[in-house]
Amino acid sequence: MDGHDGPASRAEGVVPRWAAHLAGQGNVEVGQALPPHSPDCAGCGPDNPAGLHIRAVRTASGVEAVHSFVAAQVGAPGIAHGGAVALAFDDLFGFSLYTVGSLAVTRSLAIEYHAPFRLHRPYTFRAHVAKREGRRLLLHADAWDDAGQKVGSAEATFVTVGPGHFTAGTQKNGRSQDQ
Ligand SMILES: CCCCCCCCCCCCCCCC(=O)SCCNC(=O)CCNC(=O)[C@H](O)C(C)(C)COP(=O)(O)OP(=O)(O)OC[C@H]1O[C@@H](n2cnc3c(N)ncnc32)[C@H](O)[C@@H]1OP(=O)(O)O
Repeated sequence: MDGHDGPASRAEGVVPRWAAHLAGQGNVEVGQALPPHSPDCAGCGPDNPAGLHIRAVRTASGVEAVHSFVAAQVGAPGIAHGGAVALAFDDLFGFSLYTVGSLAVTRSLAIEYHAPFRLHRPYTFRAHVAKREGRRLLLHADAWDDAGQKVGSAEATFVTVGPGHFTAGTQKNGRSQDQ
């Protein structure tokens, strides 16, 4: 290892994409697939063998992903672990940042589990940014099974940060460009 392929440089590798969004050049069309947060992201990174490999698209009001949980995410037999479901919601919230062009991170996340998420069944997740209050983004998401029953909902507060948040390593927080 030459010291240039650690977490910080992996984050720097995705800076140009977000920089384009922050400059207003990265708007994505409705129906267009959104790029993963990073190659190794536990939610959507294609290079993470333990990840969910979520693929999200832009919708008219936010973002959407159809996802099936697999055996690696099991909790009780046949049912996805609640933490894996929370990961799916959190990751989709991360995708909804593309709709507002801000860098932000999860400050709080609350999940309602209305019914079990069964393994190997497709669930449709939809998320959107409901409100912005200063640095706070208030987000909402729902998930439905293939029969149209709502099985889960989530609310999150994200707080905007600057690019330094992802590259600073041991530094506590990057400061937001939006402040
Ligand atoms: C170009 C670079 C490329 C980078 C390339 C990677 C890109 C990809 C990005 C997306 C990726 C997504 C992926 C999935 C989403 C994760 O997984 S994000 C990871 C999990 N989350 C974290 O690690 C966050 C950890 N927490 C922190 O770092 C810090 O607490 C934070 C969130 C940065 C905030 O710290 P801070 O900057 O000191 O802000 P603080 O003063 O505490 O609060 C700021 C504001 O929020 C309010 N607030 C704080 N907490 C709350 C709360 N719970 N409820 C309501 N309001 C609150 C405060 O009152 C304050 O409001 P104002 O006074 O400004 O009006």
